[in-house]
Amino acid sequence: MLMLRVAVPNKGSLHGPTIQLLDEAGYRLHREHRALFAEDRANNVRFIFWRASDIARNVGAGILDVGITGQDLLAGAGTAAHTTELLPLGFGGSEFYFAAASGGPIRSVRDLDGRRVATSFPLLVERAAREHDIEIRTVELDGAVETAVELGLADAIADVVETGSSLRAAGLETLGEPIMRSQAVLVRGADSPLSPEREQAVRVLLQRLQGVLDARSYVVMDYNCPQSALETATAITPGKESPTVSSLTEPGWVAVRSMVPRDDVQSVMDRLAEVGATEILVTRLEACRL
Ligand SMILES: Nc1ncnc2c1ncn2[C@@H]1O[C@H](COP(=O)(O)OP(=O)(O)OP(=O)(O)O)[C@@H](O)[C@H]1O
Ligand SMILES: O=P(O)(O)OC[C@H]1O[C@H](OP(=O)(O)OP(=O)(O)O)[C@H](O)[C@@H]1O
Ligand SMILES: [Mg+2]
Repeated sequence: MLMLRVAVPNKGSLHGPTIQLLDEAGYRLHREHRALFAEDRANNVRFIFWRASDIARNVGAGILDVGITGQDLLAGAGTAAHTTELLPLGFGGSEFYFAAASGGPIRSVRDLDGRRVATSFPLLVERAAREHDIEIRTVELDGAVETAVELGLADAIADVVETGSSLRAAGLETLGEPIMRSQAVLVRGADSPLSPEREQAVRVLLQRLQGVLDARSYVVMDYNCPQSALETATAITPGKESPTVSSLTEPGWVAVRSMVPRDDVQSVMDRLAEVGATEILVTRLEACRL
């Protein structure tokens, strides 16, 4: 049976979180030192270790069945029309900005008109320039783009900003709004049909990854509450679908179990306590399928 070909970033910011995600989703990608391939026979998947940028460029051509890459790399590769984003993965988050010397003559995106802009993503930057109705000349660098201004190679840059520390270290500041916001995504080619077996393997992969993401972003909350407060309490914890309500031996009281977004846990407990809920327990999810 033909294995599903899944491309995984072999280095860079997306490598570690991708391996972690696939591991939590039950895939076994024991990678020998710098191996190019790994097989998970139990799950009928063959992993290919590739550069995230090469995954973005090639997944649309049907060379790979699915891959994990960055939305900015897809936009930069100009392959969006041939690629379907199956699932945003919640890591590898970044913004992409124009930036120029702090306190220098370039103070806005308009001031970039007629200037040289260093970037690793010329397509993305040229598109942004058209949208702003300015003309720029891109200077392509594969990395360390922030150095280009000090070196006189360009008048400004356009690059990935995560914490902003690279920009600050180079004496640069962002101009205007982000050109784009990005995170890691699971993608497949839009034009290449897969065999029924591979289609099935894609469905399983997608469901498992979704399950891991849900387990990361929800907790289970249990509490007791007076029957009279049930309606108010379940409005506070509506759950992903609907909360489970069970009876208690204590007359006039019920037990409620519901999924709650992890980020809201403390404020939800405050509000439940206010309406009379007691014994509020929060449990982390190891895995789930919602
Ligand atoms: N601090 C960061 N630096 C670079 N990319 C980041 C960062 N945070 C998130 N990302 C995202 O990771 C992807 C970059 O992948 P890439 O394979 O180019 O890795 P990299 O971290 O830049 O490593 P390298 O430059 O060594 O190849 C992009 O989608 C980008 O938005
Ligand atoms: O806002 P920050 O947290 O500083 O992160 C952004 C920086 O990280 C990336 O560089 P990377 O480490 O990939 O090196 P590179 O420039 O050689 O690609 C990116 O290109 C920025 O330079
Ligand atoms: Mg980089």
